[in-house]
Amino acid sequence: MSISKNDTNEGPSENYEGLTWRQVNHQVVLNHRRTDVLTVTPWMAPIVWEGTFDPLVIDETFRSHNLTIATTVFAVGKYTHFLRDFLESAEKHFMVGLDVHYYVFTDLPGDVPGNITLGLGRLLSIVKVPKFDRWQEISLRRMELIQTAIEDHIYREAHYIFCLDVDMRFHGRVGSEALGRLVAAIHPWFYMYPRSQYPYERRTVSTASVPQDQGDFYYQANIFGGALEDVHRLTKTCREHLEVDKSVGVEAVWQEESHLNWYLVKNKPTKLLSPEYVWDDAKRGKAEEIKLVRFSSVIKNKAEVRENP
Ligand SMILES: CC(=O)N[C@H]1[C@@H](OP(=O)(O)OP(=O)(O)OC[C@H]2O[C@@H](n3ccc(=O)[nH]c3=O)[C@H](O)[C@@H]2O)O[C@H](CO)[C@H](O)[C@@H]1O
Ligand SMILES: [Mn+2]
Repeated sequence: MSISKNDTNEGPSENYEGLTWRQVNHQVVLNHRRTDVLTVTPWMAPIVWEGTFDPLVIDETFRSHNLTIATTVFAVGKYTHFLRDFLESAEKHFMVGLDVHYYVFTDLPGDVPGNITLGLGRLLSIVKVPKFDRWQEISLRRMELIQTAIEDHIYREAHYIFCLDVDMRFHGRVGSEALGRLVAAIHPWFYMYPRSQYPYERRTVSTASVPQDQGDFYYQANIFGGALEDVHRLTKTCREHLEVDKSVGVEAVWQEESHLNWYLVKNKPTKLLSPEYVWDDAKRGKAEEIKLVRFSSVIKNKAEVRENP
């Protein structure tokens, strides 16, 4: 059966190029799609951009599953200052309508703001962690601490997990469209560059080393997630590789982000988030393809908040 203009709410254009399926009133119709950006990888994983999904339909699909999304966020030392904006903006935009269990990993439980109103079905737990001396160590040890937290309790408490940086704010919807078995976000500073310029670890002495002729995208470690089993395997592998590197006195160029990228070269993510999901406030100038900034790094005074240069 061919689709005629009368079968749709909006009517397909004469030219079928640039059209995709969309559900309207429980009926799948043709609708305009994004043609200015890559929306599917060569291994058939979707890349989520504004305009590629219908929020109402996708929320309806997930709501009946009663899902809990574990959300890890580290606030060690002065990074506790970022928690209020992070959590308040998450309550407005992050997985709204789903159950969310925040795990705040901190050395300073008393500095976690206590008066943030959480929506129905949303919980916050504090996980006490040690403070390592260098910011690089604080950042990379997250792999180990997330791995052990999944094993200790999170696997019983949630269906999906997202691991987020704290020096970030939500500005727009990050919802059920981001759920998948293994999910990573394309780095906002590198998506326009050829692979040869991705800042992968290149030294072969590191277990994170990626050869020049490999790799698909450069992902930013500020947000990754997926099903508990998949994220557990990822964090465990990265932790093991970080330890091997340490034993030979090597630290990858971008710490755990380099190991994350190595892992995702070998284990392709099943869903990619566009740079809308990991923007950077420091990135100025017009980016036509970014229709909506959803989650973005705040500009921080590194000398003030970090333990070391
Ligand atoms: C632009 C840039 O330079 N990006 C790199 C930088 O990201 P970032 O500048 O985003 O790193 P960051 O300082 O935000 O550290 C990552 C996260 O670790 C936690 N944290 C860190 C330090 C601290 O004292 N307390 C604390 O809680 C906190 O959750 C923070 O969001 O470093 C990362 C470290 O792997 C990655 O390599 C990034 O690519
Ligand atoms: Mn950060």
